[in-house]
Formats: sequence, structure tokens, C-alpha cells
Amino acid sequence: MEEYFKRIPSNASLVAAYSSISTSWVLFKTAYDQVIPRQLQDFVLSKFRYYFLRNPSSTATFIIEQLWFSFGRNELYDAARTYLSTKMGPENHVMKVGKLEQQKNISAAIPEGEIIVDTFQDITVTWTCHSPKKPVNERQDKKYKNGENKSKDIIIPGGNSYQITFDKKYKDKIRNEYLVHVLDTYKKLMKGEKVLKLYIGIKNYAGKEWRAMNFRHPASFDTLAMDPELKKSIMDDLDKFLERKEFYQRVGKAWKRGYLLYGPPGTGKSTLIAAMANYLKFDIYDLELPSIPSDAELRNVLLKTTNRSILVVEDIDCNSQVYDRQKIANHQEQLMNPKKHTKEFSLSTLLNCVDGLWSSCGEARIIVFTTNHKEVLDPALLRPGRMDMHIHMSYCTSKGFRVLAFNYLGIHEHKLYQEIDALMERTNVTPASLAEELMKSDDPDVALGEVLNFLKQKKKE
Ligand SMILES: Nc1ncnc2c1ncn2[C@@H]1O[C@H](COP(=O)(O)OP(=O)(O)OP(=O)(O)O)[C@@H](O)[C@H]1O
Repeated sequence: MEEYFKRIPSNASLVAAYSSISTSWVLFKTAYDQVIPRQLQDFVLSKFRYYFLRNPSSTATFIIEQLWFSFGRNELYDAARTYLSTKMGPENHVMKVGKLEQQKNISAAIPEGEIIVDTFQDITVTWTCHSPKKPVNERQDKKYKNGENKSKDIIIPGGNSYQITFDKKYKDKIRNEYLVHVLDTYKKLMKGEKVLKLYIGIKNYAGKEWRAMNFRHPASFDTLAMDPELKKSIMDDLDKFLERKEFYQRVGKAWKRGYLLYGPPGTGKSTLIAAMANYLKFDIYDLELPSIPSDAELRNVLLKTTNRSILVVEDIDCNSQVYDRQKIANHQEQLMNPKKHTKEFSLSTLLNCVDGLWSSCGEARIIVFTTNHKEVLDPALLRPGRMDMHIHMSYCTSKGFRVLAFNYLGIHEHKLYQEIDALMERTNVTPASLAEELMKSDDPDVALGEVLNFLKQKKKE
């Protein structure tokens, strides 16, 4: 017995052991806090929780599948992939990397099985990525739908998916705020990265289709030679339009805006459209009305345009009557009597179609008509409420010329400006013809000398 009591540590040695353990713990904790970054600490903790302390009844899981049933792609899935690429840190040792031809930077994505831990308003959200196990047979699919498939290899009928797990008391917050935050972040990131597309109509066996190509026009509002006040009013109008989604919903109007650009050739109508697309980061659809054989086909191609895009109809004055040119070419008899084969193309049909279709699409759409002859346009187009803004693209002014000269020569001032300004105010010259003169030399003295001679010549004419 005595022997037994001897083996029990004395109070003093217990206190010594306790203080040595607590000192080591404090030392360890300090070193841990100072050496290991906070992000990594959260990650280790969440991995520990995820594998050892996870109580399925206290967590909730959202599954974000690539496809939204059979309706199409799930935007939230694309948003999640982009969002997660910004959340990968030093603790993620395995990641997928890649780059599309048109992208500026290399993108990263989480591979299957890797975990990303995100924090939102102090809520820990754990992301995992899953691929469907092939083949998805009916039985497995049924089990999944009935919730019987509890294995770690979840079989997901909707293609690849992401899962987010979090404390179930935050279910509403995650759904209403966090996922919205993921979508918003995605939209902001895409705005910076988005490669614009120019769509042109092509004919295939199924009728008219849009073919996309990358749109890399360098025009911007900075490089556009036009009256600064007009330029500002266009930019303000575009900004206001983008911000007014709720307004359009409230007043029950389609969220669309129409611009009519008119003026002589070479005054920058096409350049302005490119600047608008670059400013808004909207794709462009170039609609060639003469190639559209019927109203049904017109409706069909309009339905295939995407949201947040600009539909352009150039030289609208040449389109008020649309000839069915193919038929005329094919049939000599018809050529003799073209009037018989012309199709009265009413602009109001196009405009009504646009109003009707686009009001049901819900997202920002812009339509731009250009013309060199506003005076011959169908009055249906000029009626108030049709085209929201009529923009006159006029001959070059001295203020506009300053922008051009800076674009081409990189100069703000020059001794020839005074003489050029005086002539410019008295002659009608387009920015396109001045741009041609400016391109003749990189030397400002020579290039501006050419501009001066050109203006003198024009004045004589
Ligand atoms: N306002 C401008 N600012 C800057 N560059 C311009 C401007 N106007 C014309 N240019 C230059 O002239 C070229 C032709 O202009 P653009 O095609 O935009 O004119 P347009 O008014 O659309 O002509 P058209 O009526 O013949 O289609 C452009 O590529 C651009 O380099």
C-alpha cells in the first residue's frame, strides 16, 4: 500500500507538470498563430471539422449542377467555377489550370475531391467538386433522387456539380445572400475578362443562324472624335439605361434602348457602335435585313440573340423595301418584273417584333439603326418612343480633330492648329478623311502639313 502511495505523484510534481504543459501549449499556440497564416488555420480547422466532427444533422448542403434540369446551363455553376478560382490559396496543392485562346490570363479550377473553405459574414462555407460516376443508370438515378444513395461518390444526373456545406441555421442567408454574392462576383470578373463577340447571320439548311467571331475593335469613347458634350450625353444615357432594370420592370416596358445614328459616310457611326460595345461589354449582332426572307425568319433570328447585346441594322434607309434577291437571281422571269417579287418590309414589323420578343426576355438589349439619309426614313421609325436617342454624327470639328490628332500622333498642341481650326470650321470634312491624312506620316509636322493642304483643297472645291 505504502509502495502504491509512493507511486502517486505529489501535488508539487502535478503542479509542475501542469505548468510545463500549459507553458508548452501557450508557446505552441503563439508559434501557430504567428507562423501559420490565418487562412491556412481556418482551412486546417474546417478539414478537421469536415472529416471528424461533422454531424450531418447540423449541416445543410446545396448542390449546384452544371445543367438546370433540361432547360439549359446553370449560370450558378459557371459563377461558382469562376468564383472558386479566386478562392484557391496556398493550402490547395492540386488545381486544374487552363486558358481559352481568347482569354488574357490562365484560369484555375478546383479538381474533384479538393476542398475550398470560404468565409462569408463569419459563416464557414465548404465547397467540394464532384463529377458524375459513369454510367448513370436508371436504378442509381432513382436511388439518388430518393435520397438513398449516401455513398461518398454521389452520382449526379445533371453533369458535374459543386456542393456547398454549411451550418444549417444559415440556410436562408446562404441562399439569399451568399449565392447572390457569388453571382455578382462572377459578373464583375467576367466584365473584366469578357471577350466580345460579333455575330453575323449565315444561312444553313435550317434557315438563318448566327455565326460568332471575336470582336476586338479598338474604338472607345476616348478615341472617338466627336463633340465632347454629345459624347458625354451618350455615355450618361448608356449608364442610366444599365442602372434602370427595376425601373423598366416597374413601368412594364421592355428593358431596351434604341439609338438612331445618322450623318454622312465616314463620320464614325460604325466606330461609335464599336465604342458602345466596348464600353458596355455587350456583344454585337449585325442584322442584314435584305437577307431575311420573311417575318417568321426575322422573329427566329431575333429570338436567337442573347441578353446584354447590341442589335445593329446598318443603312436602314436602304432596307425599307427588301428585295428577295436570291429569287430574282434564280429566275429570269422574275428579274423582268422585280416589283412583283419585292417584299414590303415595314419597319414597324421589326420594331413591334423587337418590343414583343424583348419584353419577355428580361435583360438589357440595345438596338442601333444607322443611316446616311434620315430624311427618307419610314416615319414609323422617327415617331416619338421608337428610337430613344437620335444621334447626329456630323463633320469634324476642331475639338473632334484634337482627339484624332492625339490618337494618331500623340500630341495635344501644335503650331499649325490655329490655321487648321479656322479652315475646319468653314469646310465639311469627315473624321475618316482626316484620319487618312494623319496616317501619312508619324512626324506631326509632316502629318499636320498634309491635313492643312487637304483642308485648303477642300475649301477651294
Ligand atoms: N468620329 C470618329 N472618331 C474616330 N475615328 C473616326 C470617326 N469617324 C470616322 N473615323 C475613322 O474613319 C473610319 C470610317 O468610319 P466609320 O466606318 O465609323 O464611319 P461611318 O459613319 O460608319 O461610315 P458609313 O456611313 O460609310 O458606314 C473608321 O475606321 C475610323 O478610323
